[in-house]
Amino acid sequence: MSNSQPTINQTDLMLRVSNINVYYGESHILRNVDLSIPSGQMVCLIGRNGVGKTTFLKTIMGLLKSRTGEIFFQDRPISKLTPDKRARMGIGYVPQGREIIPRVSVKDNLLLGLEAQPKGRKGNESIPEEIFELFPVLKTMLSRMGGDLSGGQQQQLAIARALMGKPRLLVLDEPTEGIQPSIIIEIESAVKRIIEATGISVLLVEQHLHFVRQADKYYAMQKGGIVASGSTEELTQEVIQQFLAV
Ligand SMILES: Nc1ncnc2c1ncn2[C@@H]1O[C@H](COP(=O)(O)OP(=O)(O)OP(=O)(O)O)[C@@H](O)[C@H]1O
Repeated sequence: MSNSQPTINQTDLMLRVSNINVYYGESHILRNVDLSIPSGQMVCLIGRNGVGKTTFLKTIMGLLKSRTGEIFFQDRPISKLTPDKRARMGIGYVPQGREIIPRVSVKDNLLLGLEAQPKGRKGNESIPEEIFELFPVLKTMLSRMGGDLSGGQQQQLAIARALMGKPRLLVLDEPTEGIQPSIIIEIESAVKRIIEATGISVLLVEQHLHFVRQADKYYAMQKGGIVASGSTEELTQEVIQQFLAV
């Protein structure tokens, strides 16, 4: 084998996280976390409440600092970059609780997502038709206030707003939390269509087994450390019972 032949091609990784340790004050929350997301794949992080999943996503977004380790996005180290720089590089974030601005219209909530494009908003006022193909309900609600939408509609708006930034990686924190089953299926299929249509990668924190199974790969977290990982096709009953609230 020649030296130039790649064994594991790191450039095929959208995100690579290596040896992350995060603290809240003196509480050690994330412990030696390693995780990688191949380009075009969906990876799901599972684990019981309070194990550190949201802390991990916030660390990737730059909202929390890690004491050790490095985060590579498309092979570039990003740990020292601010959250807005990471967003403009192509990491779209849909936080837990959605963070829709309640007294702003659906249209303006969507347009805010343009700030994450590499050159910012720059007077751009257009919403691409693909957004409405993915989430038809939003088209009928453009002039409504964000706060007047149902939980499921707000979740769709939050994902759509993240897509307005044209991310290469979409980070979703429990998108189905508190949402009725019929809408969960809609959100799940929209995420699958996003991946098929755009080839972007997804990092998902999720409790619903059906949604988890849509991912290519899972990582299971316990007490802030990764304790199991593999293909979602190999998710055993034992792993499901241990790490998902089913
Ligand atoms: N701002 C904070 N200050 C101190 N401790 C915190 C803070 N936020 C979270 N924690 C603690 O860090 C731990 C991990 O929380 P985190 O929200 O990351 O867990 P999670 O796995 O996302 O849980 P959930 O599914 O309930 O959101 C928990 O013990 C939590 O109490």
